[in-house]
Amino acid sequence: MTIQTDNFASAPPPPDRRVVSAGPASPHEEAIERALRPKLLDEYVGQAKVREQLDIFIGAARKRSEALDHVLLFGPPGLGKTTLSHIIAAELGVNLRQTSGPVLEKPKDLAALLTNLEKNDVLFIDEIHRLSPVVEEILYPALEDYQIDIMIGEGPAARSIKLDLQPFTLVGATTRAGMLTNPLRDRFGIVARLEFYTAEELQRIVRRSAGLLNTPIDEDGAFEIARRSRGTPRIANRLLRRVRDYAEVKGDGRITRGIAELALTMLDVDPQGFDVMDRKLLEAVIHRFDGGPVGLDNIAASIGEESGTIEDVIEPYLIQQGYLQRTPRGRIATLAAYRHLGVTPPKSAGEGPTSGD
Ligand SMILES: Nc1ncnc2c1ncn2[C@@H]1O[C@H](COP(=O)(O)OP(=O)(O)OP(=O)(O)O)[C@@H](O)[C@H]1O
Ligand SMILES: [Mg+2]
Repeated sequence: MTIQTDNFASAPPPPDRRVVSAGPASPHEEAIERALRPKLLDEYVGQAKVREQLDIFIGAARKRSEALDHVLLFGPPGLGKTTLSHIIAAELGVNLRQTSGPVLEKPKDLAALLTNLEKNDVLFIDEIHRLSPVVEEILYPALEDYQIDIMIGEGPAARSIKLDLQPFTLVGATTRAGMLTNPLRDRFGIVARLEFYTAEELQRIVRRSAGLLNTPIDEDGAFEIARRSRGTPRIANRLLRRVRDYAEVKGDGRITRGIAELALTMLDVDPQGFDVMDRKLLEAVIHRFDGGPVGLDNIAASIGEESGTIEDVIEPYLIQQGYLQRTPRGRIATLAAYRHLGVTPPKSAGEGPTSGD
């Protein structure tokens, strides 16, 4: 299979987009992502636990010709939530209807979607933590009893009627499980937390994508891209495309470790996969706040980034890699962070929230 992509060797990324930002894909990138998306569970790399669970539950639902239990997918951006929702529908052999929390403004928006579902279909609601309370309200009976209450008419003549729905599966995705209301969270039978990928897993993803893009790449070249991708397939695929451009212009088109290293250094992606924002955050915590503890809002003001972005996009990987700790009193830079920036740590650094006082 060949995938048509434009050749943007000469087009720099828009200034506000970090090359390793896992944040939402631009419309242009979305088209490429769709093409690189695995279609079936077997092609979905990594997330072994989630895959095994889904394999069993999907198999059982299919056997009984029933709707799969509602599924909640959560984890940082770019780890494959949307991809997985499509795979669930494909494996079940049903239609997928896709929407997102902020798009559903009124109860009737959701009602229209729900009443149009066919038996056992999948309804995918992205950013489900952003559903408005009135919309969420009509979702409850839909999830529980496949029924909705809708209001007909206005004023004193208004009355509520119950509508039966076809059995269906809700797949909800969120970067912030903590922001879901309890009644909503309780209605998901399957809750899957997506984890950052290992370098080996990302290497497989890079090789697969390179194959789809018809780009020659060797093992070491793929690994070099993989280990600098912040544990995130979206970033791995993005870096791959940038390195491919570099290889075509500066080399013979083939991606080797040397080419990958040169290209990624040019893009300011360091060997840990950290980019300018990651380093800025660590530097701020270390230099301006004495290594912490420091509150999220103070970090946000200091580096000029929204606290939501820090919490959802920048911080999770730094925490997972052990460069930053989240404590009740604020964020703390660990010894690894000092080492990474080549700064001599104070004696108390990285010993946890109770140290240093
Ligand atoms: N397990 C995987 N195996 C192979 N490729 C993957 C995998 N997960 C994600 N990808 C690739 O990464 C890209 C981004 O994944 P996806 O859009 O599903 O992320 P997301 O979790 O929905 O992100 P967001 O939170 O921004 O919506 C996809 O286009 C896909 O090509
Ligand atoms: Mg998504």
